[in-house]
Amino acid sequence: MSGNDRTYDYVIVGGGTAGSVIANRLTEDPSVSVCVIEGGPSDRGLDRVLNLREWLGLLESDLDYGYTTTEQPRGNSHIVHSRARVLGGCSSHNTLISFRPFAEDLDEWVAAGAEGWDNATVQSYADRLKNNIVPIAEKDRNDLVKDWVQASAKATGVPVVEDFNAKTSHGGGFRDGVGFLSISYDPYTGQRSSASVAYLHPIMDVRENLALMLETWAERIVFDGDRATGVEAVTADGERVTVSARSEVILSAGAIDTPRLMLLSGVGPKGDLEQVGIDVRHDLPGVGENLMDHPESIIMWETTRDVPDETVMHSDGALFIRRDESDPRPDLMFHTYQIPFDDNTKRLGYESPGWKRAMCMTPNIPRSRSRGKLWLKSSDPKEKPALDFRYFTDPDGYDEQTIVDGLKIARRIAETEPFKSWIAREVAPGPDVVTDEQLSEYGRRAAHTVYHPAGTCKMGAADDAAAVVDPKLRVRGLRGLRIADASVFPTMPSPNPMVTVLAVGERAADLIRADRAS
Ligand SMILES: Cc1cc2nc3c(=O)[nH]c(=O)nc-3n(C[C@H](O)[C@H](O)[C@H](O)COP(=O)(O)OP(=O)(O)OC[C@H]3O[C@@H](n4cnc5c(N)ncnc54)[C@H](O)[C@@H]3O)c2cc1C
Repeated sequence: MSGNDRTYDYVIVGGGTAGSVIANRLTEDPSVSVCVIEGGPSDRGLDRVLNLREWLGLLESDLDYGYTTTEQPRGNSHIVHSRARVLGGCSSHNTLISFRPFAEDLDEWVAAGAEGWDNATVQSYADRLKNNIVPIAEKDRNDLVKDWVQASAKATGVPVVEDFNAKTSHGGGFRDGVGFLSISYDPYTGQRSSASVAYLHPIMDVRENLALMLETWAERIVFDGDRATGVEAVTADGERVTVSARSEVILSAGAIDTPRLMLLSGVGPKGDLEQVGIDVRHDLPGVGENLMDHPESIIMWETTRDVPDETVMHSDGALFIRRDESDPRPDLMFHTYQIPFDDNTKRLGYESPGWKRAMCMTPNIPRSRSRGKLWLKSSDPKEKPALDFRYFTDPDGYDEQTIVDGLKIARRIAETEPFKSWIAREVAPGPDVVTDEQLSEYGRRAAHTVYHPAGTCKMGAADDAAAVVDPKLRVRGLRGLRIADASVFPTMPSPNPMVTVLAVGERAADLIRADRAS
């Protein structure tokens, strides 16, 4: 593109995890032009972003939108949902833990009407990812986590797993297990292999058919009747521009900002839009519904000796437990934190051990049953939306029980050598918290997010009134508008979702190319 011509074949909103993949794949064809509108700056040369070990410093920084939640009567109302404001999106400030989804996670998608998103197909897209996904290198493994792995296996009877993804990539999966994580990184440099590093950096100055509008915020989708024709955006200089799409507008702004943009553009539940004075362009009841997450809680210990320095990003181990034998998948997952991960415990009045004197386990709910909702508080595009996760509100108390079980299992592991002799004392919840009621109360008040909001523009079948996109990711009832990011998940993949988001990006590019060809 040259001069002030702002017309492209495709306009992608969000140069994040999925958006980076789509931009790369579509511009492989030199006859196709693509513009990516990205709210944040480039990550190239930004060491605090590229050095994975510095990720904690990015949370609630100038590179974080920092969304808060509404009051959570049964959970923690103080959680800040970090969302990255930088090229690569959340893959540029997350921990890059990389798990393929389980086969049964994708069976659920197909059962929910996501035809074509079966396990074999999605795994074949995960096979193509350009990210460097590897089990944590030996040089980055420390003795504390090694001892925790051994003790976890001994205390819970699960096998030690060297490469979790090798088990899910070619059938079989795993029911339970403990081991070091697989991470998208370069073990030699410790740098991220984020979506932007893997998909955009190699082509940014090379492909003339790719335009990046950085620090530019999309405020509304532009329509001609029922067809999306472009995006109205505000540039870094404050200039209001319209970027036009000859073929399609693709929303990859993430599970919070994609539904936000849809609602601001008059696409969503009619009643909600009218309440904030937005003209209804298309009544689509599912926009903002089905808000899902992986909630977690925390147990923290003070260590008897210094935590060794070797690490990828201070959270190197994972444990999967299966309580329900009727489902082949694990139903309880734990991360470790070899640092005082203490935002929520401090707020509850717990003192923290020093930086090198803490070890934590964070039990999380792989398939949480509580469902929330996102809505607009006003028609002002600058006002952040309301996020009500409705944590721990599932009627059967499944979510709450999962956290209670997790805290108890963690205590069993802490009583088992060779981990036991690393522990000086339990800091939180502490020895006075013992009954299920006490553990539930503590667990919910100290709860956090694994930072995995998803599902707010879910994919589904034509007869599902709550589906926002069809299995080809096209927004129902409109033309020229697709969504590809974590918002299209019909249900939550059990493990950390980034690999699934990247695979959504890969498949979206194929679907778009196939439509173009026909
Ligand atoms: C702190 C943290 C740690 C995490 N750790 C892991 C992990 O270790 N493993 C894992 O699997 N998952 C992890 N996740 C979750 C995972 O990173 C996300 O699920 C995934 O990256 C989401 O991808 P996305 O494409 O949906 O959105 P994003 O990657 O968030 O991309 C959205 C992009 O759109 C841009 N944008 C938004 N709105 C607009 C607008 N209106 N105009 C212009 N640009 C806009 C944003 O700036 C952003 O770049 C973590 C998340 C966080 C926040």
